[in-house]
Amino acid sequence: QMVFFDRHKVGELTGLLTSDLGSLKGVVSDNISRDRGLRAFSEITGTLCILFTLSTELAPVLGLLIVSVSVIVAIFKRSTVPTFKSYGIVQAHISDCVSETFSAIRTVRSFGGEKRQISMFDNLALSFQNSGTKLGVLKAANESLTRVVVYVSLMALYILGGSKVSAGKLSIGTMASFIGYTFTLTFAVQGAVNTLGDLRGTFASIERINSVLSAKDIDDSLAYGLAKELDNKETEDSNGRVHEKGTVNTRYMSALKSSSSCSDLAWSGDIHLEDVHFSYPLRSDVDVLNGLDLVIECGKVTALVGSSGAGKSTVVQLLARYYEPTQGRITVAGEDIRVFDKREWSQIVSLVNQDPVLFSASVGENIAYGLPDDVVSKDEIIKAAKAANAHEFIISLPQGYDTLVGERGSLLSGGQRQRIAIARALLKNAPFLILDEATSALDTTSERLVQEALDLLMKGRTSLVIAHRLSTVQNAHRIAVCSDGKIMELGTHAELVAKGGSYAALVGTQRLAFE
Ligand SMILES: Nc1ncnc2c1ncn2[C@@H]1O[C@H](COP(=O)(O)OP(=O)(O)OP(=O)(O)O)[C@@H](O)[C@H]1O
Repeated sequence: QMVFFDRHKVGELTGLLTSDLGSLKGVVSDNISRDRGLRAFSEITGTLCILFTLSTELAPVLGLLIVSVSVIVAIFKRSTVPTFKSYGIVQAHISDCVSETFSAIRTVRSFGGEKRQISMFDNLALSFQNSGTKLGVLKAANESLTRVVVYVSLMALYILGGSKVSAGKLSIGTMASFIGYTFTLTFAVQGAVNTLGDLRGTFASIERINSVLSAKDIDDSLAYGLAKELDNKETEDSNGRVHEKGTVNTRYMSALKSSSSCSDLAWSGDIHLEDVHFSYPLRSDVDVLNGLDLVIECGKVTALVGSSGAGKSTVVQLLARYYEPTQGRITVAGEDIRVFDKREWSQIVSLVNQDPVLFSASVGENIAYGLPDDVVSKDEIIKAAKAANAHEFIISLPQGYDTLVGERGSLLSGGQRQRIAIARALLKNAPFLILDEATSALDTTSERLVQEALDLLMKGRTSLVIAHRLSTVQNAHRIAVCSDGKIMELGTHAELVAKGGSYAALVGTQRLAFE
């Protein structure tokens, strides 16, 4: 699910999950494995039965005790939820800060950022301490209040019971047993209150874990948009109809089409971004795409160029469905891509970018990543590697295809990682290919090897190429120039140069690369 979140949210969510699972584990082990909660509740029931059997006359005192404690528990429940939540969030930020620092340790080192990271950690640790103290104070206040109520009730019991004993209405023996059992009840109620307090925190954790794991929440806006469009198609007068959340999701699910039709359409039809508007969730007031319209022709190469910040990578993210357009739609052979499940869509798209991520596994496993083991044979992996110009360097590695590539592929060079990513894309055999600055980080020799492999990969596939260096896209069937979130110019290299517009100006600034 993580891939569908805003990039900046992923770290936070990972941290949240870690801390939430920790809190869940604590409560389960305290209350279930060591039966603290269960024991408290059975003790309460048992002692109440005994007390009522001993004397129904003293029942009003017990009634007062139970009502008061219940009111305190209810108030406590309400007041601690935000504190539990903020405690969990600060805990998550700490683990986020630590994992971010260590995963970018080389950058931290090279910029001398240790002090900054340490002070960031110190500040977070301080807020963690503060929110922990606040939580502790709340817990202590609750416990003291409960005890006050219990002892006030005991006092009332002594006064009421004492007066009954002196009036001869109650025997001393019954009164003594009554007091003894009231103490047992006191401790049992205390245990139950603590368990309820812990459960509040656990419910807050479960809520957050569920929101991460449930696809329903993530796709709500998308489901609503799609269901609304389906409604508009079905009936003229359906505007403004309000759907229950569940109904929308059911309609959305039933509108989903199968992966085979998705694949067939993508092999045979154009991909069209129709009047697409988009703003990122964390900056919803800024329109990054502003009515962008672009046809990516089936089986051909379309290049998307433009100055930095024009919105090219945003188009890639929408096409990969990491985000959904805020307005407008993307279609494949005229079919809205939202009718395909995101997982089905991911089978249609191969994305190769500047810095492909490899997993800490063998070269062979990385090439076959995402495909079931029984579908891919060693021969096919070697064939894909050969086509990607990767076979030669792979067999020169110490264990050939079984060589481990290290964390994120750190034991390989950029060009080698790139060629493994291309072999992976070849093996995946998806109809739609996106190359996002795929060769920009390579030296000339590596670039030639990678470019050859890419040319082979693009053959017969619908391809979108993003590049800053215009010399790498001049042979594309069509070049689209993106500016301010729109397509400003469209045509072949020769047509656009002859037009003398912004593309021609960009070519002018990069003239050396063409010569
Ligand atoms: N996750 C994000 N949240 C908020 N704004 C973002 C996010 N990612 C990008 N932006 C903003 O969206 C705009 C377009 O960015 P985008 O990365 O699509 O441009 P680009 O054309 O690919 O640039 P470049 O060629 O430099 O990679 C920029 O102004 C950028 O600041």
